[in-house]
Amino acid sequence: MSLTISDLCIARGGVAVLEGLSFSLEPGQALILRGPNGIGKTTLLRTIAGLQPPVSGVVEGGDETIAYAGHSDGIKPTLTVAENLTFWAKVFGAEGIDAAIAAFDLEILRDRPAGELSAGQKRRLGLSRMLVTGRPIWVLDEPTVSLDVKSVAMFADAVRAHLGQGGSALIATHIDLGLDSEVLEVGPYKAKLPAIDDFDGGFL
Ligand SMILES: Nc1ncnc2c1ncn2[C@@H]1O[C@H](COP(=O)(O)OP(=O)(O)OP(=O)(O)O)[C@@H](O)[C@H]1O
Repeated sequence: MSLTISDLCIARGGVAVLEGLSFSLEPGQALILRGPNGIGKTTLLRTIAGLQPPVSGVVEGGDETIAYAGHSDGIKPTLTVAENLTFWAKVFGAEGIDAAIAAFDLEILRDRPAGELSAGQKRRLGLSRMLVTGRPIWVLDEPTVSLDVKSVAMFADAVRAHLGQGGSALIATHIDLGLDSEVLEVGPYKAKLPAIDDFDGGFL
């Protein structure tokens, strides 16, 4: 399943942040999004995941194919690790949770209420949800926040396995994940806002 982005313009809080973005993501491919804080990476991923509409342009191939992990881990604190994953498996119609538990080394935490996990453990649980969605396109926003070196490697292995099975991944991250991936620097697509001088001139 391919994802194609054509001439996309996106906004946050009513202000255009990125414009003129076009790219595609093919099965087996990972694409890393880079750019300075506040440039619009999260806004771009939210738009691609269908959480907000674009100002203009088209996202093709994103219906029911995307599993999205944003800044929040999306876990239910009173449910155990296994119950959280079982909940998501039922939502997405997945077979079981054992592969997700194993991929993110959650076996020992299986029966622990998710609210009692450390930040890194919560992040591992949040990321393991990707495996029970069965969806081919992973859209991940700063997935390695709170992860230690071993857990980052675990995550990178999970992405590699996903790509090996014909999946794809679009990842906003500031760190090197060691993946064989292309990088899209979004800075050049910053939306052109009126220059301050223009604003002052119009105001005075
Ligand atoms: N809820 C919001 N309402 C209004 N503006 C917002 C909101 N969230 C973010 N913004 C603004 O939208 C712009 C793009 O933010 P966004 O979170 O997409 O950037 P980012 O590239 O992901 O940044 P970072 O690397 O810091 O996570 C920023 O100027 C930000 O201040």
